[in-house]
Amino acid sequence: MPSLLSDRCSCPGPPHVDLTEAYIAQHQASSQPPPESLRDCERSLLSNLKEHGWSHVTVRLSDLPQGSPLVVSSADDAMKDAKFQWKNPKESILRLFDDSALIPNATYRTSESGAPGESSVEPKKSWESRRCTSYNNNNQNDEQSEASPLDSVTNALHSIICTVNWLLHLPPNLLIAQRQDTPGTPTRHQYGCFCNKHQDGCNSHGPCNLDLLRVFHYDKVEPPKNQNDAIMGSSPHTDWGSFTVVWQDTVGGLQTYCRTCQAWRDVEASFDDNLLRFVIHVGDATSLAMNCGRELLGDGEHPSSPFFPSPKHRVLSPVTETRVSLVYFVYPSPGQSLESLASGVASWLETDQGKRGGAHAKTPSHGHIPYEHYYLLHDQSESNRNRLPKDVYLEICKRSMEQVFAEKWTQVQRS
Ligand SMILES: O=C(O)CCC(=O)C(=O)O
Ligand SMILES: [Fe+2]
Repeated sequence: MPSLLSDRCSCPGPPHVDLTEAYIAQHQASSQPPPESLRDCERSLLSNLKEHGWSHVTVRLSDLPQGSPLVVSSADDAMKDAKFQWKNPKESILRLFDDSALIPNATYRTSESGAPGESSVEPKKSWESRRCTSYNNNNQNDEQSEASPLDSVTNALHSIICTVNWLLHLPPNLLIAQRQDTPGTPTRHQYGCFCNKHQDGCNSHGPCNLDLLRVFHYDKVEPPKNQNDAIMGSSPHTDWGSFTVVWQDTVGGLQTYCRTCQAWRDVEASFDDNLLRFVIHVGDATSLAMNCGRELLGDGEHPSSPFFPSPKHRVLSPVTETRVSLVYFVYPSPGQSLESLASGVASWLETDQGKRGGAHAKTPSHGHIPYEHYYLLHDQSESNRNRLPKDVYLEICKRSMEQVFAEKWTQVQRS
């Protein structure tokens, strides 16, 4: 039975994970494995992502050393114009949507919906900015591509996913695009785009990463007469990439679908000016890589409900005031295909480092992979809606993820 809007999931939610110590440790010594003292933190994050596919994570701002990307974003020079402050994020974000706001290297979007044929347009606007600004900048001869004031937000959110990848002993530079440090690289670029046109020819060999920040402004709408007529600020979907980091204001509205209760649950939204709260979602690419790897390698063992599921979620339009959010989409390292990710993950999990993380532990039950859960595999184009998700998987699994994502973007309406 499909759930009604008014049905609510009653399962206990995944526990909050305090990432502060791990964040500090990773930023101090990312070449070392996580220390024993972080074992509990690692276990609870692993179990949230493995079972539910999402987790709340928190970071205590006042405990972070100066210079870490989350602190830099409050003081960074490049942010002076936009005055982005984690202590007052909503105000900073609303300012980006002032009539006069013009953000270099960012795309302003005014309308979108889940698919081209969909009659209702989601009432929201957004700024979209790539982590790689030189990729974003069409003028490839321009040595001084202008910094976007969103760069330090992007770097800050990227630094969180670097901690997650490290803490869970996931393979380096596979599910997330990382680059080795270049001596002398300024700290503020440490987690940002490492593209250096002279050194690694990002522009001639394609982008150094595909990651994308979206800053959303969800318009306030009239309260629906009936709960089941609620307007969607973002229609139900799974995210297509590796991971997503979400920051939402206290208005709330983000909901996750619980496949056990077949009902939606509100993702808690609260604010404390010293405690940054984020939600991490597992994306389709990670989930497919984790679950298809073993099948593709022919060992025949795979769980009936995927571990590391990519959670279905949606956003209800706010009825009291504008809702804002920062949504940072992390994509696999460029050049990977779904198949190479799957075999990359499978081989990594056999290494000593991979085994240490516990992500390899298999679920005892065996069954089929629910391809239909993955929106990446839904053919949302107007022309060809009846391709089965498994057929879509087989069709795209050898293609580069850049191509796959580019095609997906043409399937959903946004302008
Ligand atoms: O705005 C949010 O909280 C989430 C939006 C979202 O899920 C998305 O854009 O993929
Ligand atoms: Fe999403």
